[in-house]
Amino acid sequence: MRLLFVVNPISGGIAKADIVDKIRTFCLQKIYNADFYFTEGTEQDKFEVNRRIWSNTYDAIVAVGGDGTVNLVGKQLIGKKIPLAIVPVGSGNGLSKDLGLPQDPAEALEIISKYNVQRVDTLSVNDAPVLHLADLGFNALIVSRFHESETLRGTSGYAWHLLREYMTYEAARYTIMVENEASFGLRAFMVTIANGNAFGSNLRINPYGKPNDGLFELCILEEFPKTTGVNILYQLFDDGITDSSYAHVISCSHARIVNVDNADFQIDGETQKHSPDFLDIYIRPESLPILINPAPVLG
Ligand SMILES: Nc1ncnc2c1ncn2[C@@H]1O[C@H](COP(=O)(O)OP(=O)(O)OP(=O)(O)O)[C@@H](O)[C@H]1O
Repeated sequence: MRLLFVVNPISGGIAKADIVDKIRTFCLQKIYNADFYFTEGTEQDKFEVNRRIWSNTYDAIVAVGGDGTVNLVGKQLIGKKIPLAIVPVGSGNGLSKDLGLPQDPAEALEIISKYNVQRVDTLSVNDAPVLHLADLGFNALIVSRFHESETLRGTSGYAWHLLREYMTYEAARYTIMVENEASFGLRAFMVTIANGNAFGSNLRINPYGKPNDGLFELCILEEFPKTTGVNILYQLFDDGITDSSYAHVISCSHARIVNVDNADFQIDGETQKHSPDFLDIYIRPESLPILINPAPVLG
C-alpha cells in the first residue's frame, strides 16, 4: 500500500515527533510506502496536498491532526475513489469520534490496514465543503477566539473562551428557508449545520445525525435567558438537547439561511474570515470515501 500522511505539526497543541515515529514503524512493519506532508497553516497547504494526490497513486490519504486537517484533506477526496483516513490528534476530533474511530493513534493506524472503505455524506455550504459541522453564532465566535489565542488550545482553552464570552453574547437574527418551504425569522444563540452529531468537546448538538442518510440537520438554539445556560449545557452533554424548548432540529437536504446580523461563521472548527450574508446549503450524498472500522457504525 502507498500512503500519504498529511501531518499538522500544531494540532491539539501536541508535538508530533512521537506520532510520526509510530507511523514510520507501522509502515515498515506492514511494508507500506509512506510519504509525508507537514502542513504550514497557509493557503499553500491546499495546493500542496492536491498536487501530491494528483501526481502519485496513493491507496489512502491520512489526515494526522484535528477537524481542520481532516477538512483540508477530505475536501480533496470528495467524489474520488481514494479514501480518507484519520489519525485523530487535534483538540476536538469531532468527525472521527462521530464515526466511531479509535482515538488512540496506534489503534487508528490499524484501521488503515483493515482497509474498509465506506462512503459518507458531505455538505456544500456556499460551495465550500463541510465534512462535520458548520455554524453561525456563539460557537463560531468561540472558535474564532480559540484560534486567535497562541497559548490556550485544547478543551480547556475552548472552555475558557466559552465562559468569557457567554455573559455578554447577544443572540443574532436569522431568516431560514428549508426545502423551498415558506421562510421564517428568529433570534438564535447559534444555528448549527450538522452532518455529524457532536462537537469535539462532546457537546451533542444533533442527536438525529447519521453520516450517510442523505440528509443534514439544522440545529437551532433559539435565544434563551442567560440563567438557562447551565441547563442547556447539561442537556448538550447528556444527549438531551431536544428536550429543551429552545432547541429545534430540522432534517433536510437543502436550506438557505440569511445571516441578518453578520454573525460569526465556522466550518469544521475553522473560522471563516468573511461572515457571509447568506448560506446556501446542500447535501452531497455518499460523496466521501473514508476508512472506518469494519464493525457497523453507520446507520
Ligand atoms: N505549521 C503550522 N503552523 C501554524 N498553524 C498551522 C500549521 N499547520 C496547520 N495549521 C493550522 O491548524 C489549523 C487546523 O488545526 P486542526 O483543526 O487540525 O487541529 P485543532 O484545531 O487542534 O483540532 P480540532 O479542530 O479537532 O479541534 C488550521 O487553522 C491551520 O491553518
